[in-house]
Amino acid sequence: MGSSSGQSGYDLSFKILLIGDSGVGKSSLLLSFISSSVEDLAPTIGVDFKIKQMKVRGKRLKLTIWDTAGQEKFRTLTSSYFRGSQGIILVYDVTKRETFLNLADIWAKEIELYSTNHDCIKMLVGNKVDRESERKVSREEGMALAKDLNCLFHECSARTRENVNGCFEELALKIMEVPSLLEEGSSSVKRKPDYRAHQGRCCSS
Ligand SMILES: Nc1nc2c(ncn2[C@@H]2O[C@H](COP(=O)(O)OP(=O)(O)OP(=O)(O)O)[C@@H](O)[C@H]2O)c(=O)[nH]1
Repeated sequence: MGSSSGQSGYDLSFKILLIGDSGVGKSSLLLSFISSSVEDLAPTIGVDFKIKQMKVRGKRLKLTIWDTAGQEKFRTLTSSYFRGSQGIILVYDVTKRETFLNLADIWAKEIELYSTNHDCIKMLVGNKVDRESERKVSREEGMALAKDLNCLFHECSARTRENVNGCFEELALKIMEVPSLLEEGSSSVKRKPDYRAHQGRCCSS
């Protein structure tokens, strides 16, 4: 999805995906960004999405943010939502080391398997920094992994809302800087094969 006519109220439309282990705070981050609310949430079942409009560098953006379930039982369902995403946020919990290790072991691999926009912007986000005394992953480790995985990096707290807007704003800004991600149809499903051309080649006998 690229530019739109002014009539629909925005200039650019982006699809953004939140992934990461169950309980790292993906739904809380989204809620915190959308509505400033910080309530306790039940685990996501399958997928959910929310729309947020914002203005970045004079452009009106429509962000459709897909919140996937981290639980393994929903993995096959959520894989289809990678298609056409211009931005992917990989979330971990800074107080749970396993959720950080799983970004490289599981989630980065899921992106390689299912993402169709090879230029899509990825961001690592260490959430729950309000629980500093329980921290198990240092900021430096987060930055190093982000570099390895070719991702942007932020830490934040969905609970206090510290740096939540900053994550989404930087992601949107970086997407805007990649021309291929702004092209019409860049967030749509891969083109179907052209069956007519195929028939022309194979059915001549
Ligand atoms: N202290 C603290 N708790 C948080 C923060 N973000 C989320 N939580 C809590 O962590 C728990 C899990 O949050 P969710 O947002 O449901 O996590 P999720 O990643 O969406 O989980 P799934 O939907 O199962 O994939 C909830 O009890 C939240 O209140 C945070 O920044 N700080």
